[in-house]
Amino acid sequence: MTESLLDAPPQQALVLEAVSKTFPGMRALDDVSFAIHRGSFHALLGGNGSGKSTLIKILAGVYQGDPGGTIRARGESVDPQATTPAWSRRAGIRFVHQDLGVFGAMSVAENLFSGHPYPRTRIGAVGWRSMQAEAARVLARHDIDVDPRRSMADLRPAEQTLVAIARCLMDADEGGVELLVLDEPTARLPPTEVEELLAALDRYVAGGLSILYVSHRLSEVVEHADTITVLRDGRHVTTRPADGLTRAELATLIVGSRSQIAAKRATRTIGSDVVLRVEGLRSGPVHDVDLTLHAGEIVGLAGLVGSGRTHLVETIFGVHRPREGRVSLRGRPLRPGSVAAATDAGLAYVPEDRAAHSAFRSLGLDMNLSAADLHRYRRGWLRRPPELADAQADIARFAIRTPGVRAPFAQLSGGNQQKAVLARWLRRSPVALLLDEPTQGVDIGARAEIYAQIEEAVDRGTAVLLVTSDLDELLHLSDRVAVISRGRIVDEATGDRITRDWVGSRMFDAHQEES
Ligand SMILES: Nc1ncnc2c1ncn2[C@@H]1O[C@H](COP(=O)(O)OP(=O)(O)OP(=O)(O)O)[C@@H](O)[C@H]1O
Repeated sequence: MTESLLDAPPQQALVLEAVSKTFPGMRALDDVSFAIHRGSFHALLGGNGSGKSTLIKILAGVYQGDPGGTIRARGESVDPQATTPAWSRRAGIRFVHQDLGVFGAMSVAENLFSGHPYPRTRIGAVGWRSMQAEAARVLARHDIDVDPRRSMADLRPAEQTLVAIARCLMDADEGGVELLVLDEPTARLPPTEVEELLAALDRYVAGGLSILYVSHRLSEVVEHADTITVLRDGRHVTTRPADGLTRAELATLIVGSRSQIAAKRATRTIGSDVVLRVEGLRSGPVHDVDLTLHAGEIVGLAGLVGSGRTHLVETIFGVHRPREGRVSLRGRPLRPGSVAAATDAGLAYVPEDRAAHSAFRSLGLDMNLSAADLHRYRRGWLRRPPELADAQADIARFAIRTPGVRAPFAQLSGGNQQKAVLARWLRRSPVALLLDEPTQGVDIGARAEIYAQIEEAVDRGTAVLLVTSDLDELLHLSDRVAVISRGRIVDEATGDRITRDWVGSRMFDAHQEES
């Protein structure tokens, strides 16, 4: 008989034993057991739909698990069916989600104190001075070099994340914090700020805090985690030291077959056929942008958050009407500010927050997959057999984990929703395709497939404009990279000139030079 994790000496911050969770038609967690040691940087990995968020939600008391297992934290054991937010706080578990839950319009000090009692003066008014002084002490203790009076919206993304973490850790009540759960904290950070956050996390761990770190970015995990747990289809695959594991080995553990890390795209000769031409575009924060995309070319658009990259892509697609300049597709100017005209001409756009902006949440997965080319599948409301067959092929190709081809879209995990919207657009062969963060939140297995599908579309002549914060992805896919800073294209490079250092320094230097 295997020894119970609960019999082990109590140097663990958290022990899970036989935790399960069943949704109608889907066992999201199946008998999962593992422990997180005190002072450990513990990564929780798994493909899309493998059960990571479900596990976190049970720990937060937002979901309850199936009856029968045990969760032990701070010496207190609870049945997974009985977790509550109050239990979670008592157990010293705190959460920082991707959406940080900070208030942009408020000061850093007010953000730190949100959820905590504001300091009061003797007559009971809010003690703003003592709040600022206390906030300054908290920031100094956490090595965060920002003025507590600054507005939260003015902070860099990594600084905002650090303030959100400091706010969680301010809880001296109820015995302090034992375990900090971070859900893909670097997914929305520009590459130049990722290391800054990870270094801060390393310092917390060295100070004795335990971190449970959910990420699809394997290089971060290999470099920073000391222990990894892998879930696959709701089941526990392994918990082991991260030391010595390579990205390829991790990918194999996650996917369950040979590593699927795609090889760098071969340098290709691009034709001279201009497909998309942007001339003198001015719109919102975007100034005087000239850009051309050739048939069969992938142009990466690299820029910091706030550089205007998303606004530029949206203006090209007709979401915003430009003040000046024009966009032409295959030599024909597009009607300014018209998404319908852009779509009719053969332009496609997959936005960053696609699950929110381009999905039909209450409709089935099959209908979401065919929404871009319904005319091929429908006569009125009559379905044609290929619709379901094509949906099934996409589900297999992108490994979309779903209880069925018609399951409501809203019930898919975040990464599976993203795969579905992307699969929908890749089914068509648009003249030009604008992609904003195409693989954010997508697992390593599907990523290789998505790259292969993008490359297939490009080989058929589609031109792609790719916005991505993931440097590996930018380097992997781009034939040419244009750097955007403060709404202007400041540099471009092709071939061997596109290196990690070049992209990082151009993005950052251009920003600094103009400050
Ligand atoms: N409210 C729900 N109703 C029905 N099924 C659900 C619900 N929430 C999650 N599921 C299913 O449970 C499984 C696990 O989902 P979960 O969100 O935990 O995955 P994940 O590992 O966090 O994935 P991702 O990396 O995509 O965020 C998925 O197949 C999902 O479809």
